[in-house]
Amino acid sequence: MTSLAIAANGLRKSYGDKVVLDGIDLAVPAGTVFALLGPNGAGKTTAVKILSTLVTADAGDVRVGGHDLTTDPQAVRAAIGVTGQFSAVDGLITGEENMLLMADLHHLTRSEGRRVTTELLHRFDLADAAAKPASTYSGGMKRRLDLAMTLVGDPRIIFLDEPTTGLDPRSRHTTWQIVRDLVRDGVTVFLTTQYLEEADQLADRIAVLHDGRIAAEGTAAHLKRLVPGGHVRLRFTDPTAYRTALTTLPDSTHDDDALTLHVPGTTSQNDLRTLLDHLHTTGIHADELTVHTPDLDDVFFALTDPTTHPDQPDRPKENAR
Ligand SMILES: Nc1ncnc2c1ncn2[C@@H]1O[C@H](COP(=O)(O)OP(=O)(O)OP(=O)(O)O)[C@@H](O)[C@H]1O
Repeated sequence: MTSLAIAANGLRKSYGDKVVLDGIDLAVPAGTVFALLGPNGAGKTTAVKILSTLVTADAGDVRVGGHDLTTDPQAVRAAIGVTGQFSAVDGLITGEENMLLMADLHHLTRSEGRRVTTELLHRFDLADAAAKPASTYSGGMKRRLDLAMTLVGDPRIIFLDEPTTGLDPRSRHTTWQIVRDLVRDGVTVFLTTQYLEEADQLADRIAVLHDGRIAAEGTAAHLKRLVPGGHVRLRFTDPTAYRTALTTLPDSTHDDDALTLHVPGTTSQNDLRTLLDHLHTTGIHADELTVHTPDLDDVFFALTDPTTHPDQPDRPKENAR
């Protein structure tokens, strides 16, 4: 049986009368990536703070790295690394000095500290900037330095609280590769993110936090199956053609201003053929046809906002085929 790096049962936390975590369960197998998704204020950071011993839960049994969070927080701290929205980077000293300071905190010998620092600065593409004050680093470089500092102690479980928020696409991909490399080395990663693509790219399992509870949990593929099938979007420039299509495809939702129809459930090969045959035989000519398959965005919106239906015409993300 796979051992669990993180196991939480009945985790509760309130601030005043605001219930932030209403008894959540988490099970993260060792050596996997777990993503906690949720809208702003859902309690993601609170969960990370509790699991990393920075904040005390009101109730719940939690084991991290096999250690009980309540009775053995020191052992938990020794097993984990945390990088979050509150960076440990000191801007007044250089990247290298930040790393050496971390090595001191972890009681590494001077030579071992230098070896680890050199290796990590190189691995995180910071060797050229090592002698510069961290305050001169770009946002992406600071994040990488923060992560490199976290790894000085060689933690087996890492908490990444929104690791790529505000980063450009290249820095985001670099961070993703770093996470993949860590997991390849057997590290467990607990990640919070606002980016569904990030969870899709990295996570073995994803949990969606909503109203203090886990609204859904599973692989990206599993979650995508929770929302209704996709649709085909037909866009017209000719209002007459649009109106004709509307009368012959009564099941579709429509946007009269944009002259678009959304035909639900038509993403399989056979469905598409039937639709195209229908358009052909009825002489309807659409100017644009795009196939929309459900993605994590749809899952997220469906689970965290009951008023938003994934097939609504104003939903973004069309996959042109
Ligand atoms: N120390 C605190 N005192 C009072 N309320 C708090 C405290 N910390 C968090 N909260 C509240 O708890 C709720 C959850 O906050 P949290 O930061 O965990 O959410 P989040 O999902 O990480 O949000 P975001 O994506 O915006 O970072 C919010 O309503 C927040 O205002």
